[in-house]
Amino acid sequence: MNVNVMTHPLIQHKVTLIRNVETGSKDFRELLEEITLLMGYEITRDLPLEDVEVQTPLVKAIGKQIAGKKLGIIPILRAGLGMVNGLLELMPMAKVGHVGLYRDPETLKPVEYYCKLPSDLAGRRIIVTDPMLATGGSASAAITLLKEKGARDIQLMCLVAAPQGVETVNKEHPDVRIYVAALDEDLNEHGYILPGLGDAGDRIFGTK
Ligand SMILES: O=P(O)(O)OC[C@H]1O[C@H](OP(=O)(O)OP(=O)(O)O)[C@H](O)[C@@H]1O
Ligand SMILES: O=c1cc[nH]c(=O)[nH]1
Ligand SMILES: [Mg+2]
Repeated sequence: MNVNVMTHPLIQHKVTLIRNVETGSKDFRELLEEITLLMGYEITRDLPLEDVEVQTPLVKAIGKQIAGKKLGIIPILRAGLGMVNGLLELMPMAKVGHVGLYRDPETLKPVEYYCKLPSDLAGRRIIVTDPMLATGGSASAAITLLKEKGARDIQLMCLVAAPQGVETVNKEHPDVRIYVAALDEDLNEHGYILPGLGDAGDRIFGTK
């Protein structure tokens, strides 16, 4: 299984808080944003840098800036929206696209209902966000769609994953790097991650 599990103590601590059934929507959203920001710091480690001249109040100096690659953040609606602001705080220059998918509760297959993407996907580092990677059907379908529109350099960032979801994405998209805050044990008979945190979209937006 090819997946990067973020073991930073602050991430692990916040994942425990966000799993708690007593955590309400306001705290859930705040924790998700904080975890995303911490994960974003880790997953952008390999962004290329270039030298740039900077005029300080005293002298000219050589500093570093992110080179070449433009960035794209693509949340899978709805729940992926909860991970956008944390990434935008780190990378305000990123463009944000949206892929709307919901998982049919009977078949567990993804159903597409919306798509709005930056036009130049091919030249961007794309970070797909979705808190939950369960069967992997939604993430895999979203990545297929992005590749059809030209995306080549894709990272998938999730809060909690089931082994089945990681394996699906590994198999269908071996080039995509997967980052999770927790790799859980299994899925239940309704396709929910165990121990998981329930329905992420409902917990973010307060629906049932
Ligand atoms: O890996 P999978 O088995 O495809 O399941 C994961 C998907 O299910 C959830 O979305 P949901 O269908 O609940 O939509 P929502 O975000 O609008 O709540 C979740 O946010 C993922 O997109
Ligand atoms: O556990 C799960 C599985 C799919 N979608 C969720 O929001 N949670
Ligand atoms: Mg949901």
